[in-house]
Amino acid sequence: MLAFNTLKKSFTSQLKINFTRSLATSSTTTLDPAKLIIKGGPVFNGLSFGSPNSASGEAVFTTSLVGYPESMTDPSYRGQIICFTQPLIGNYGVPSGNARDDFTLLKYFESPNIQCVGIVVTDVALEYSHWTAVESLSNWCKRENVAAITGVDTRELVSYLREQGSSLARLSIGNDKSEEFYDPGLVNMVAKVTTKEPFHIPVKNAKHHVLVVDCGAKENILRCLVSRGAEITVVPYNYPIQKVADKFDGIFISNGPGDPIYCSETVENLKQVIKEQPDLPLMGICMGHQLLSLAAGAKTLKLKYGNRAHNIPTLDLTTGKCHITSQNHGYAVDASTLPSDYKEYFINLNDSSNEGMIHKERPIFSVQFHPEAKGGPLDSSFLFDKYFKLLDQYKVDGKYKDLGDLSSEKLAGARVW
Ligand SMILES: NC(=O)CC[C@H](N)C(=O)O
Repeated sequence: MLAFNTLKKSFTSQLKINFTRSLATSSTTTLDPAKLIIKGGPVFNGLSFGSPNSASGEAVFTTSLVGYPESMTDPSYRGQIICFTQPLIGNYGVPSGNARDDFTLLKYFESPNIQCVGIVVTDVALEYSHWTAVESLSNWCKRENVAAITGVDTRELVSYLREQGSSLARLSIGNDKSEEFYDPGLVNMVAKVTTKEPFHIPVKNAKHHVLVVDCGAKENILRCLVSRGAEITVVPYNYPIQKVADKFDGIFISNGPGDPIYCSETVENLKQVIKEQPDLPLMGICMGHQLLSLAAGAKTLKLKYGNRAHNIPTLDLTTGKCHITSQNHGYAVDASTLPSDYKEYFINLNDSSNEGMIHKERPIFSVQFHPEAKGGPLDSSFLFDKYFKLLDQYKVDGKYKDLGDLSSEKLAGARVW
């Protein structure tokens, strides 16, 4: 496999690269010059391997070694430019975005399209090899109109982002002269990725019916619920869940992009659910954790550069066990503001930030990391089992009756993105 940086390159003009696809054939690829401009910071020169259109957003970095298709389609990355610190990206290509599992969920992607606005790599692999791959990373970015730059010293970029904090950036392609910087931190990003309409995923002989608040849910989070035997009804982030909470066995709040403070409607709805349905099991992941914590009365803050990786150690304060976790977040809950009926559940062993909270008596808990992983280690998937135990314990007679507009007959059909 021939990686891009092994080829002699020049950033001053268009560059022609000849590389051999196999011993028998050869092909020529032309890459245009591109720049990664950090607002108020350095400029990194490189070459474009994605969309010919420039893009702007918040530059963040992930130290994950694998999983670029999952990360790039994770709605929580909406509005961001992802810098991959793994130096060679693209070598196993991109799997099919149409493949679905038995629950009709996307098999390889976390949403149908690329959600980040751009990517930054040291060395793109223009060739790929994997049994699931249907196209190259470069082709995918071009098709999806997503900016992509190779040839950047990501070590230098990450040193900058770690010292200065996550920064606004512009991926400037070709002759782009614009100096515009888009700040996803000023926008309700969840409103852009939440399902437009409620939808239902049936499960044969379902033991439970869970209401999922979709703030930009990864497909694998939904899979973790239905594969354990719960049918799910998924509603937009601002759906008045308090009006239907009594019809369900539990409420689950998903991951999602941007600053949680823009989801004040969700927070108000959750506050009412917590007040009026004290025994209803509630679980949240990442954005879901932040929103549940806000509803409980805690505060959130923005981290300097966030946590994005597949190997972040977190300590379970209830057992003393360490779990290696998958993470992708820029905000966190300020544990010192958790009210007295809750306690901190997990903490981050790298930066001591909060990683979860749990109610002292009621079936409510949430985590900042991603127990569903995809990509990442499955060490903490037991948290879904814990949630299902709470669902088992909570049974309300007649809950399957009278779901009104949320009845499965009315919600037949696929998810509307
Ligand atoms: N993955 C997530 O849900 C991220 C939550 C939130 N957008 C953050 O960056 O902190």
